[in-house]
Amino acid sequence: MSKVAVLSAGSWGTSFSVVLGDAGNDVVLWARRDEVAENINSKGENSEYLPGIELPPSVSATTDHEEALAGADVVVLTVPSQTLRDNLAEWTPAIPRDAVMVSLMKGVELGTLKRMSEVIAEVTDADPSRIAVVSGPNLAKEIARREPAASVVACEDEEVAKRLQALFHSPAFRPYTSVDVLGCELGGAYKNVVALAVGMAVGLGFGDNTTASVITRGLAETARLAMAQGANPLTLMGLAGLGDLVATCSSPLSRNRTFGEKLGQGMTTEQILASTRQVAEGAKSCKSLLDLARRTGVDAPIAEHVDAVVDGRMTATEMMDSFIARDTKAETD
Ligand SMILES: NC(=O)c1ccc[n+]([C@@H]2O[C@H](COP(=O)([O-])OP(=O)(O)OC[C@H]3O[C@@H](n4cnc5c(N)ncnc54)[C@H](O)[C@@H]3O)[C@@H](O)[C@H]2O)c1
Ligand SMILES: O=P(O)(O)OC[C@H](O)CO
Repeated sequence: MSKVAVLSAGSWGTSFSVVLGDAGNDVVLWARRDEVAENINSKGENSEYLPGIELPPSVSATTDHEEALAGADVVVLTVPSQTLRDNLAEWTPAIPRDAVMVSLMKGVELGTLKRMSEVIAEVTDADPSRIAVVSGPNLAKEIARREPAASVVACEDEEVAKRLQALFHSPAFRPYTSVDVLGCELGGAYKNVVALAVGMAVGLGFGDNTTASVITRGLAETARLAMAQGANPLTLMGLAGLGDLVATCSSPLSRNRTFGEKLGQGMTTEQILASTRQVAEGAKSCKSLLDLARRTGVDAPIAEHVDAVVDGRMTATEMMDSFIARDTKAETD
């Protein structure tokens, strides 16, 4: 049994603690708010983020990050991507020196354009063998309900990926290993931007031809950028690429797709943000991914248009019209 610290107790951190507990690990969740930690400890439930889900008895919670991190073999990080750097600055002194840090986050930092594993490496100064990523078609509510699903655990050190795979393999959750950290992270971040565009199409009342077209061109755009950065193209065809793209773009449970749907229905970004507490990473990462594509010299029309709609410089209708009116070209260009 390993001791795993999960920071923090939002939707995915709590759901992943179900996987970890069911797989036989001892889990301590760090929660920002007292009432969330109290609820988990007294009722075995996180009723704010996952009402009705019974957490395994080996899962407990605290608001004290030092207590959560003490003696941890594995540290799972699941905060909003844009706060990770500040969070780690506070947490790093308490992270055990040999613990492996696992990012569950799907975003790219604004300004620096760094992926989450890069932020972790920069702030903690850890070797790549201590930094891993989990990414795949893993909608938190379905995972918490213990519906069968697969995912990818990626680490540059394959032996570490295999060790984590064993720790994360529960009766309902099947992890595959990969050494392509970059491909997994870009697949995970980009699918959120594509899901925003798909959500807009849904919000405008369009059907499956439109959404399938956006999903497929979204995969082409993701693969272009990821391969230009050095990713393995097969990663983009796998669970952390196509798999996650399909799940997120198809599911009403997705916060990114729902965010896009509301934009398509005419709400503004500010109105949507005021209506929810939960994070829709694509609303921020569309800008960082667009900047990354520009810096890499890669054409990224979906990121460009989604960024314009999120910023209020374009409507969802104008975005769809502009997609169709773009200069025509070969599919594989
Ligand atoms: N929910 C999912 O289905 C899912 C699945 C896979 C990956 N992810 C990824 O996991 C990450 C977290 O998403 P989530 O679904 O858990 O989001 P969430 O909004 O449900 O939870 C976010 C958590 O972060 C905490 N938080 C917010 N601001 C913070 C700050 N400034 N400092 C520290 N903690 C802060 C919140 O209290 C909450 O516990 C995202 O990158 C997301 O893309 C989510
Ligand atoms: O709810 P979303 O849009 O953040 O998507 C959740 C997961 O990333 C799906 O794998």
